[in-house]
Amino acid sequence: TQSTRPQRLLGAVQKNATRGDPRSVVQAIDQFCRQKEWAMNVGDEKGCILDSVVSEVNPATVLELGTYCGYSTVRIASRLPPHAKLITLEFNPDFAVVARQVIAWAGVEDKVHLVEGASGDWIPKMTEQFGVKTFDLVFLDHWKDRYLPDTKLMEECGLLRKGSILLADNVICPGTPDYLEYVRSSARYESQYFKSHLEYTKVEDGLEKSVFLG
Ligand SMILES: O=C(NCCCCCn1ccc2cnccc21)c1cc(-c2ccc(F)cc2)cc(O)c1O
Ligand SMILES: [Mg+2]
Repeated sequence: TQSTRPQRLLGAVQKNATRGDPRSVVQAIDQFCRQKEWAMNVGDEKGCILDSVVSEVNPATVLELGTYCGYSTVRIASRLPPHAKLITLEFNPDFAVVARQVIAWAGVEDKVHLVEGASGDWIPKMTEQFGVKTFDLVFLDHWKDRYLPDTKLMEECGLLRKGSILLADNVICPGTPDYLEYVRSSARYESQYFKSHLEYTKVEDGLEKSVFLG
């Protein structure tokens, strides 16, 4: 039977990366995506912007919406302070199976809790299921038409506090126009656009960083 692209990406990690070395896992995936097959990881260029935001925020609690193969999960988790927690949500069970193995290969599984399901179902359950009061950082990288409804849902569930940071991938390509309009026009957010490119291409894309003002 045919392998899937995530399975081939995992094979490249297991072949080329060193167990317990997150940087080598990130490098192996970027090499695979540049030389073999494009895949929708945040990638090396936007990944550096993600790294700098994580280091600046130094979050104790992180929510990632959209795990895919765990590339950004590994980038974030490897930069978290001790005892910090990253909850990552993946809807597609085939992606989740691969992501768990990529996260384990990188040796960051102690900082990561991968949950399978839909954001609309899980966001209201975060506090009761994981004891999380608020998130210091949220990385949005799931269905682009869910960024806005899920942001409003996180506000309603009290999961954002004054100073919580939302970092959104793909605000240009594929694009999240309603989300961008909301965070840029709402008095409750201070937004900043980081211009970059769609992973592994010359097409414009970028990350939008939005601070919740309470
Ligand atoms: O679609 C993208 N990502 C989302 C994948 C599905 C997420 C499903 N999912 C996960 C958690 C979760 C929780 N609740 C509900 C649903 C949930 C994506 C696409 C492109 C892209 C593709 C083709 C092209 F030509 C140009 C760009 C680039 C990216 O960087 C992307 O991120
Ligand atoms: Mg993305």
